[in-house]
Amino acid sequence: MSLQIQMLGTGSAFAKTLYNTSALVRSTNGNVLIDCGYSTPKSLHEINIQPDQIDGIIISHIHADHVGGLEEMAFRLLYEFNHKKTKLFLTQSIAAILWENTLKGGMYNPSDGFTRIEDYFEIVLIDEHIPTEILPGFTVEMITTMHIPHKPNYSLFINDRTFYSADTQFNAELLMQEVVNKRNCHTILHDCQLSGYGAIHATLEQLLTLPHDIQERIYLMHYGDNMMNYIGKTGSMRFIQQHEVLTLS
Ligand SMILES: O=c1ccn([C@@H]2O[C@@H]3COP(=O)(O)O[C@H]3[C@H]2O)c(=O)[nH]1
Ligand SMILES: [Zn+2]
Ligand SMILES: [Zn+2]
Repeated sequence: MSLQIQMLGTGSAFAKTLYNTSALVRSTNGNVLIDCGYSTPKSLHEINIQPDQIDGIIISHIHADHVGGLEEMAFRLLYEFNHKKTKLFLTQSIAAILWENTLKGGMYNPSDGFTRIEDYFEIVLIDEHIPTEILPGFTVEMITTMHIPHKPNYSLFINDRTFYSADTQFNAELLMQEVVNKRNCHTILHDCQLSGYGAIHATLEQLLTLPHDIQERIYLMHYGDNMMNYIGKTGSMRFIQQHEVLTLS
């Protein structure tokens, strides 16, 4: 079975010409989103995918550029698609905060009986660090990574051979030991802050310190509007672009 990942956006949180970094995993067994930022529903619309064609959504962390499109997805599934509930794949740590800290403000509607996240989505809890089948032929392992101290945050292994960083600080040991030496991932999608001090994201400068054979596996995502100024300056790493498709297996 062929598994494809299509980028719905590749921009940083504050990019104005790029959509939020999120991805659509496509297979004959279904379509699953990795993150759903505030511009993700528009990107799906541009490739003619309707909300009811999304079988599930995996959430890496609760910044708005990764979850800000969930309210639209939920409301459209409710009001335009006959209350179809899509699956929301969450770790316990994300489930504990996503409704109370993010979604409840816009979606709490007691007079119509919508008071819990389960009233909108089918919640599927997944364990950290345990490979979990999301769809037949599509397995995800969510590993804890450091983004904002003291806030839950995850990167993903897809079928053990693709690493999707979502948002994370640079971690050379993880990339060299776990991602490449141990699992021999052929594809690495990594966030990349092009300029400025990289307190919470991997910077281009940091990623350029990786050995050439690791850089060759890396596609850069979550970059700023000034990406064009960096073409040819990313070592052996490539920028992935919106709606580009990679075949993973
Ligand atoms: O401690 C913090 C918290 C946030 N921020 C900024 O807000 C953005 C939120 O989304 P993001 O995680 O894609 O990127 C973040 C940064 O651009 C930051 O620089 N330092
Ligand atoms: Zn982000
Ligand atoms: Zn973030």
